[in-house]
Amino acid sequence: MAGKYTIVMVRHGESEWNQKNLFCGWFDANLSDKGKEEAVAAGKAVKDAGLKFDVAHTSVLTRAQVTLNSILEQSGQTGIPIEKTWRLNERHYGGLTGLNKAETAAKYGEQQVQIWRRSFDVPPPPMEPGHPYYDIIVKDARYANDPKPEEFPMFESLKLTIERTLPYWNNTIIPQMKAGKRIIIAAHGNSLRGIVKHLDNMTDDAIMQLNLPTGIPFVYELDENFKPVVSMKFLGDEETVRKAMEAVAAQGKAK
Ligand SMILES: O=C(O)[C@H](O)COP(=O)(O)O
Repeated sequence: MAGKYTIVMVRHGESEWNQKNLFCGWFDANLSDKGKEEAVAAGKAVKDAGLKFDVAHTSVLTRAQVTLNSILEQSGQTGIPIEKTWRLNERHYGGLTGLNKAETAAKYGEQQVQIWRRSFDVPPPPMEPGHPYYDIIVKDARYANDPKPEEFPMFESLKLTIERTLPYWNNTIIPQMKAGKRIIIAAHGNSLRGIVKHLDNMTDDAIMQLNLPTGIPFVYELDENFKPVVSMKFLGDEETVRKAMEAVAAQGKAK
């Protein structure tokens, strides 16, 4: 390996809300059948690459946890500890949660949806107490103790997402890598975009172009200062990855 440290990251397989093209965020959608197949394929790719882990990190959302479990099962590593944190959750899509992305693009324009989906510091509208998914998210028992009430988001831009993900990266992931732990992170399109932006020092404009595919693991190799010597090396052929990224980008097109 070229770097001192190797870390594997993967966006969850396609969710049922991805399949319906709905803004999902903190809603706890399950994997679609296709997403479950993607998760199995991801595990086989990890196994074929000979990637071994000492600890796994994931969000508190089912779609990421089920993806991780499949990967660990397929690669014969089900015994490793799994740490779960809201700080790896998908960004909170606020008042857009549950809306169809194509219909939203038809109503507000594709450019506005692209800004809501991919800009660095423009947040979606907030989720108000009367929102159809407010109670199921805010009153979810998994959030009983964390985040603190003052930290609980009602909307997140990518900037706000990074601000709650990076402390976990710096205070939990980095120390474990320093201790020699081999790590996999199974998370979400935007919480991972935040980590990637940080690692590759991407500009606010550049990050707007990045769409992460579902269910295809990628590898970072980092030097002794945790700077990438290998960035986002996907465990999949280039054409498949390119098409998958384009499909994610196209979710925001009006129909
Ligand atoms: O939360 C969601 O809707 C998806 O998981 C990510 O959506 P995006 O690709 O539109 O940011």
